[in-house]
Amino acid sequence: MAGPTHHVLARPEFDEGPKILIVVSPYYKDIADNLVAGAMAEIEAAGGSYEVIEMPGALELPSAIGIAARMGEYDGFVALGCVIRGETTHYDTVCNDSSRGLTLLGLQGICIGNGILTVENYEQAAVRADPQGQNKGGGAAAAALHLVALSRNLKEQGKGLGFTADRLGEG
Ligand SMILES: Nc1c(NC[C@H](O)[C@H](O)[C@H](O)CO)[nH]c(=O)[nH]c1=O
Ligand SMILES: CC(=O)[C@@H](O)COP(=O)(O)O
Repeated sequence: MAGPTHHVLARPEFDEGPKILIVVSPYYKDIADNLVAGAMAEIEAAGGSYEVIEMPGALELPSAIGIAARMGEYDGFVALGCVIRGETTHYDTVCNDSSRGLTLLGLQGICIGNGILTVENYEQAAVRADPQGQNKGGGAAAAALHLVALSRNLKEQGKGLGFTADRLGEG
């Protein structure tokens, strides 16, 4: 079913290409491969570089990103995977906790794009993962790149956390 189109922000520009870690669960391998292809193309188009690591399932993606973020090597992260409803309530756990985990990391200032599909069936996943279709992997990479750009721009303007805290202290 064709729905309304959504607006897509212009791709951010970088003086120095950001280094992005793509963390993917190949739980549904064909879907994951397409999500990764879309994310890689988006990062390349922005002049960035990437590495890819795999985790067993969507639930591991936030933990993996939390571990990798502590190394301080990456500017941003893209979480890619697919959760398809089964017979039990486990679907809700995997969807909600993976999303919540990524959101909590994001609120700590880690630049993350969430490309975990949460769908009713394989067909819904396929059109969303297809780089020539809805390209949700590319969209998640774009989200991470926008957050990296925001973070860099604010730092350049001296609006990093430390500066803000100092200013607040001035009353
Ligand atoms: N059912 C799906 C899972 N389940 C596995 C969990 O993500 C996790 O790996 C396990 O509970 C061990 O901690 N993962 C998906 O990515 N997609 C699913 O549909
Ligand atoms: C998303 C899931 O966790 C799902 O694949 C599990 O299936 P089920 O609820 O039938 O065990």
